[in-house]
Amino acid sequence: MASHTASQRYLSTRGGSYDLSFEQVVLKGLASDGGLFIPEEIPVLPSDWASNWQHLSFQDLAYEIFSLYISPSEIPAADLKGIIHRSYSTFRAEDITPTVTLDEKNNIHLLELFHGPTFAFKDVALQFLGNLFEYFLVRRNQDKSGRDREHLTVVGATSGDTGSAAIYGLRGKKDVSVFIMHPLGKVSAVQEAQMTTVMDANVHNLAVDGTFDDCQDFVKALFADPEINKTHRLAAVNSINWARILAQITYYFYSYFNLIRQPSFLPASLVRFVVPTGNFGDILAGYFAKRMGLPAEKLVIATNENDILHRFWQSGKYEKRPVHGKEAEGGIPEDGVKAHEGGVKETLSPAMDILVSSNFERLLWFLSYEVYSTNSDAVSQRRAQAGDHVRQWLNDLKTEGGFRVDQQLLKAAQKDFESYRVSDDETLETIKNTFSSPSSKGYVLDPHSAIGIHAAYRSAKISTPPSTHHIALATAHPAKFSNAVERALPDEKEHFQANVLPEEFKGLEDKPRRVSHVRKADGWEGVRRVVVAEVEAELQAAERAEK
Ligand SMILES: Cc1ncc(COP(=O)(O)O)c(C=O)c1O
Ligand SMILES: N[C@@H](CCOP(=O)(O)O)C(=O)O
Repeated sequence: MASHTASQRYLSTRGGSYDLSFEQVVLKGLASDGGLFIPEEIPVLPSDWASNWQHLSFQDLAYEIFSLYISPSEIPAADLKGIIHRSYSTFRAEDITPTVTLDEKNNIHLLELFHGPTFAFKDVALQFLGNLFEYFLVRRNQDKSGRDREHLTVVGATSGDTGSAAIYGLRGKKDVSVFIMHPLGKVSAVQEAQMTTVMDANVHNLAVDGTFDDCQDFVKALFADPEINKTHRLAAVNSINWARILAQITYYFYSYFNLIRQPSFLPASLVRFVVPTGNFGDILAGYFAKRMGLPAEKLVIATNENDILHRFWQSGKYEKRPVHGKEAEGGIPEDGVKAHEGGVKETLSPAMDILVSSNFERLLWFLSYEVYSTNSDAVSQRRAQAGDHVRQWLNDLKTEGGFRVDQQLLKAAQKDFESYRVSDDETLETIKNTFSSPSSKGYVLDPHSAIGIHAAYRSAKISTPPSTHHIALATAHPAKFSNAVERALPDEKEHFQANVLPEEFKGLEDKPRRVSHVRKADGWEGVRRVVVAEVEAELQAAERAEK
């Protein structure tokens, strides 16, 4: 059934690399010019997609979508199907990402993305990415032994969820070492335990003094470092890796098909997707779905108080949060929420405590291509111009802490997206109201999903016509963030223990752990030292085992 209408080749957002294959971009992760990989063209859906795809299983739908972006000359159809089926065989829900209706009267639905092994939406992409790495390595290492085998050194940054999903996707896999950096003391107790209690020899956890953004900067510094790139094949598991975005496109289509089967969905109804957003990866997958032809009226960005994206959509200014007034002098800020190093705030939705959203760069490229490069007929010239704009903006972000786009580009961004900023108090209130509302029947939201639901209600108030449906993405299981849930529902501890807490989390925090500490002063070079030493130890152990 699969057919393609795009080149299935890839380029870098900063103009330095063109005409790369899917395998090249998945294994490289980040382009050598510091840019992110994007498809040269966004494929258009086959004309019969709506009728042919609407009853497909999640796995078969994933196959149809991935086939538009991956040439069968790179991964033959049967192999791609095999990778997809292995990736979703570990999910607890038969339909992988079910959609439930929370509020029939207001047409608010929740797309549950937390039925994978680590109870967060990251599993949808990271189980797939883990199996893709394995597939490419097995193919490359046929008939090779010892040091001749290609070995991947995966480096990732996490505010809690990517780390555990990557570790579960890669643990025990041959020819791969995985190094995950998390900000010390800034991930939830369950997230920390999920990552650090995995004892497979190829898994390495690094607790870094600093914030998630520091960890993300370390990852990018390692990718830019000629020394480690000479000796190690680095690979990325963060959403800088294109395969992460690709895998997340499936559930936008899947939940759309779920919705249109419901009697409340009328021929004139519209759909808005609401996405709790941090690094801009999840919502960017929605942008690809929309550009491919999925009839989504708007994509709604829901941020916590780290609101760089919300401020951009209001003003066209993309700048790291300026720290003002009392806060700048080390006091308590007016809104009571402390800013930490670099201005990131600690909120009740820690996985979204991100100052700079990596994937926004990908959207900037497409907006810039659409808005500015229309005066040249040559596609290659237009692509180069878009790359020049992106490079300049990202350079300003680095050197001046921000940049501003003009009204034309801002308008283009507002055409597809709308944004809301949700405070901690609103998050708690939403968890409480959802639990006690008769329509949602005791549903317990995690704080990130609550941010999406809060934004969905705000969007529902203003969207026309009234039959607009909102699908809010539920990005994590509430038991991963029990602190926030207990604050919102202090009288429901017993209910939580008995009905919400998964078996898998019971006793997890008491298991033995393995984690190294990286001091602030050690910087990314400190991380490099650990990576080099531990990969060498693993390779030596593999050689001993081979003898
Ligand atoms: C639970 C949860 N919700 C939302 C997000 C935000 O997703 P994204 O970074 O893709 O915008 C994250 C992490 O990134 C997360 O872990
Ligand atoms: N919220 C994330 C942060 C990393 O984002 P990613 O999607 O780019 O991997 C996390 O939980 O680690």
